[in-house]
Amino acid sequence: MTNDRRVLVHSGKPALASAVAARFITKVLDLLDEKPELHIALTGGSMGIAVLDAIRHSPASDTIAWDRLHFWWGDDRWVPGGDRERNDAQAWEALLDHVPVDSGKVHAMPASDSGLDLDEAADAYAATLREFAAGDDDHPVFDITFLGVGPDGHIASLFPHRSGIGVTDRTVIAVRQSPKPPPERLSLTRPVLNASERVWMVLAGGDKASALGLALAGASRDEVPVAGIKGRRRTVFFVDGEAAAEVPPQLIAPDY
Ligand SMILES: O=C1O[C@H](COP(=O)(O)O)[C@@H](O)[C@H](O)[C@H]1O
Repeated sequence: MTNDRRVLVHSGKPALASAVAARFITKVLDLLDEKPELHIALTGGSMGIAVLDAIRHSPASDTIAWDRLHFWWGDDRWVPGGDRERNDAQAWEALLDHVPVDSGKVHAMPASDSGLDLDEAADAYAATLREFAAGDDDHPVFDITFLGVGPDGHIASLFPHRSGIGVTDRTVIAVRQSPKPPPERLSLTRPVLNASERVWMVLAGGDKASALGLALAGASRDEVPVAGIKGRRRTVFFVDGEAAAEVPPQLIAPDY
């Protein structure tokens, strides 16, 4: 099995969300045959939440033993718990409230009303990751990591021309003065994301085409952070036709 980046194109956002949802359910069922528990990292963003909604509405979603899944977040916004801007709140609304998850296995990032300051919150999430560390790592190895991609090529809350994308000595960072509101955020770092078995990027729309094209053409991770992300086994870009507009045709994979 190779770990080349793959680009899978689906026509339109609803078809894209349904296809990723179906693939997620199939992959989770396969993996649960092999392992007692899985670690899944979730993302915010338009397509990330659309995929969760599509999983919820799939008739096959009740074949999953949801209580064997741990959920984590690649990033979250530093606003009060339950605020609709929070990635975790959107995920609860789209999926987690509707399936029998074990709430003890849902590991949300601390919120701004947690009593912690932003740096303490980053340390606290790093400590939670450490509790579930695999092998020599200081974090779990995610079986599937979902990531959205911003029009500027940001993933999680790692933005272009900011120091966060280069951090390798921490698992979680506090982000201040984010170019995308809200300005304060928490984000996993690249080494944690790149330790994932599978990274599934989900993106749609013409405003993402340039970032995707640049990332696949070899742009630097400083310029286009998504260029620096690669899973251990698989790195798949699930995109719609508009987002794929600047992808060289030879990089568009037949479905597998
Ligand atoms: O702020 C964020 O944005 C990105 C991408 O969002 P999108 O709406 O342009 O798809 C998302 O991946 C990230 O988790 C989120 O915090």
